[in-house]
Amino acid sequence: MIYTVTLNPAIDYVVQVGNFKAGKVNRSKADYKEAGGKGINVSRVLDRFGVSSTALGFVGGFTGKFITDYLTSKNIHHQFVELKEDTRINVKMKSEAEETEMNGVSPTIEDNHYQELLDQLKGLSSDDIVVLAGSLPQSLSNSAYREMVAMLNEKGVPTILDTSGAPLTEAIQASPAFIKPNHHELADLFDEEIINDEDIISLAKRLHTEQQIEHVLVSMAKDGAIYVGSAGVFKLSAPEGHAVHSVGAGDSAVAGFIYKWQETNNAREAAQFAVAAGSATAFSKTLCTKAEVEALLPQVVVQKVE
Ligand SMILES: Nc1ncnc2c1ncn2[C@@H]1O[C@H](COP(=O)(O)OP(=O)(O)O)[C@@H](O)[C@H]1O
Ligand SMILES: O=P(O)(O)OC[C@H]1O[C@](O)(COP(=O)(O)O)[C@@H](O)[C@@H]1O
Repeated sequence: MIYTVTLNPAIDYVVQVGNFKAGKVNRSKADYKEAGGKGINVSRVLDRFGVSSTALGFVGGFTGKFITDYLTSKNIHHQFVELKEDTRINVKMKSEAEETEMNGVSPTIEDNHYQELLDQLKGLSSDDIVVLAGSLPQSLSNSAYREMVAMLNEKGVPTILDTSGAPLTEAIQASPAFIKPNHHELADLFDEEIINDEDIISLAKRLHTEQQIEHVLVSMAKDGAIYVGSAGVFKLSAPEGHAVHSVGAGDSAVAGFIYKWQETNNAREAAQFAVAAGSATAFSKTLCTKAEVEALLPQVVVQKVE
């Protein structure tokens, strides 16, 4: 079974404003709410690909109930630890020229909540896969993902990690099986400036060889992605298209990689499917469907760099 862990889920409140003016009363042209947070999005996309998963993590209050109701309505399994405080709301504002995001404050995770989640993970076996994705709530230590990856590695459970900042810096020390930083997150990780593809390849190679991370997929939004792993180094172009809503593009890329990797065990094909999935989400109003991904797949050009 694939388990996705979202320690910091959110209701994504997506607001479309014609021409946003700061300091004025703005009225939305359209708005809607979705169950968000990176692991939850991975579960949602896997579901659209016909793959079942179980969503884990923390939810609380009426906003948490919105998320569990949403997943239940889509028949996506979930076993969240219940908190006292409300799950956050993240505002995603789409104006004519740009997308602006305001991610909310996390509820408090108490020690017994955290322990309950660790106990769930302790029950997993090497037949399972765990996706650890998103930011950490402020009340958790930056080493939470590192601790989980180390514990799961001991049990032979592969871990897929998508996070940023200090939690990423910590967690790579424990060697997750797969990471998907975007190029900004990669630059932050090494505190280095990235100017060209060679810079990305050299940093991704360090993650692969020095930290023993099997698959490193560096996403670059409209510029596609670079993959580094035992199968080689690949540069993948993104299809041309009109990006209408890029929220969830990275999560779709993660789900795409897992889906194709499970099917083929082929890193090149998995990375190609990942890029097509990210772009399919960027080009649609919500998360991608499998048909949308397959339609874009031939447009993702894969070049073997090494
Ligand atoms: N504007 C865009 N045009 C085409 N593809 C895009 C665009 N934005 C994102 N994508 C696709 O989604 C993937 C992940 O996007 P990215 O923005 O790098 O991730 P994140 O959301 O994690 O920062 C990219 O590798 C690409 O395939
Ligand atoms: O946990 P974080 O880093 O605050 O991110 C949460 C946000 O990321 C998302 O999962 C989207 O992520 P991506 O655009 O990177 O795929 C939203 O659903 C959510 O609001």
